[in-house]
Amino acid sequence: MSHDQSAMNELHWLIDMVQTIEVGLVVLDEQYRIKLWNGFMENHSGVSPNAIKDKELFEQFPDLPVSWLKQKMESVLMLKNRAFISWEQRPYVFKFKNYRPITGRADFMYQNVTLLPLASLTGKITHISLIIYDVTDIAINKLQLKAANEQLQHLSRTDGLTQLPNRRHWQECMEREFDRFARYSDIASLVMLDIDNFKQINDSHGHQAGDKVIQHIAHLLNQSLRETDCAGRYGGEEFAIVLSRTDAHGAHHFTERLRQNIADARVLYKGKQIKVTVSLGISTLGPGIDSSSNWLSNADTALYQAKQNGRNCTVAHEAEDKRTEAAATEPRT
Ligand SMILES: Nc1nc2c(ncn2[C@@H]2O[C@H](COP(=O)(O)OP(=O)(O)OP(=O)(O)O)[C@@H](O)[C@H]2O)c(=O)[nH]1
Repeated sequence: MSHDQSAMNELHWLIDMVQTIEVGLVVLDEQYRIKLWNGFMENHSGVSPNAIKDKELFEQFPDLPVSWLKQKMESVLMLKNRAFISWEQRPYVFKFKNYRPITGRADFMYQNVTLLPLASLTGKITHISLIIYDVTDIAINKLQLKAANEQLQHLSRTDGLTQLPNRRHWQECMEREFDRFARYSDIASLVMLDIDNFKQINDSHGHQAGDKVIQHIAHLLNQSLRETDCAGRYGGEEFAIVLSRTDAHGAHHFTERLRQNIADARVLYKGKQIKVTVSLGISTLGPGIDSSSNWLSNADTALYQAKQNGRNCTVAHEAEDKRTEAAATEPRT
């Protein structure tokens, strides 16, 4: 075989490979006119190389991110450097349907794209090549893993019965709030809430009714929070709330409104109406409080005092130099 024939064969093979390879290949000139459009691009766009040759890319695909892509291509042409577009940066450049059986759930083909400067025989950069890789399988696996991790993280921080933050997560919020106080003197109040005579509710109506009561309180509590507040289920029938930027007066206003809402509502269970009340203890950050555990135990002491005072009331823990005062606010039932 002559040298010329051999070279012709190689060229033929190369053209064959370019046409059949499972990667998109596009060559554009400096005016973004399409000079090469391989089989992959034809199969996924439905446009044949003959139909698209010499046409301007952005006129043929008006959905392309014109200015963003032009900027990328201009820098490739000018700097004579390759550029890379990852699916994580932009899920796709060409919106192609996804036909893969395994990742059939993806609506479109995720793509990685390499932009390559092409030199003419004189060495001048005159064209640019786009290499499009179908990375749908990788992208979907990664996205599924990410979603599963987020779900796991959510589960590990959430109480299953109430969907409120669990004790550990709430405690992290509380400690962050205490740090803000220690560093910037940002005021905040901590509220401990406990359902009154809950054992009796369980004993008279059953454990499932008890669960429903807990969910009901969590719902009312959630409704009364501001976005910056953080409420969590602290234990069985006990809830804890951090009220950011809230002084003792504001915290008292919050607990009394919540307490009243709870006392006024009824929990419906199997045709019966269950009446529930709660007791609340408040501790507001101030000079006497030197640790988050101190803050928490002050609220706990106030809650204990509220129970002692007959339940269905709020008690605010007073500063060190004053005695813990039972600030009962409402007649008990
Ligand atoms: N249904 C239900 N009951 C729970 C749950 N967690 C704790 N309990 C019950 O809550 C009850 C709490 O009772 P106690 O600690 O005696 O308090 P209490 O009856 O609410 O009385 P006071 O707090 O003094 O008003 C216990 O019977 C626990 O079994 C839960 O998730 N669901």
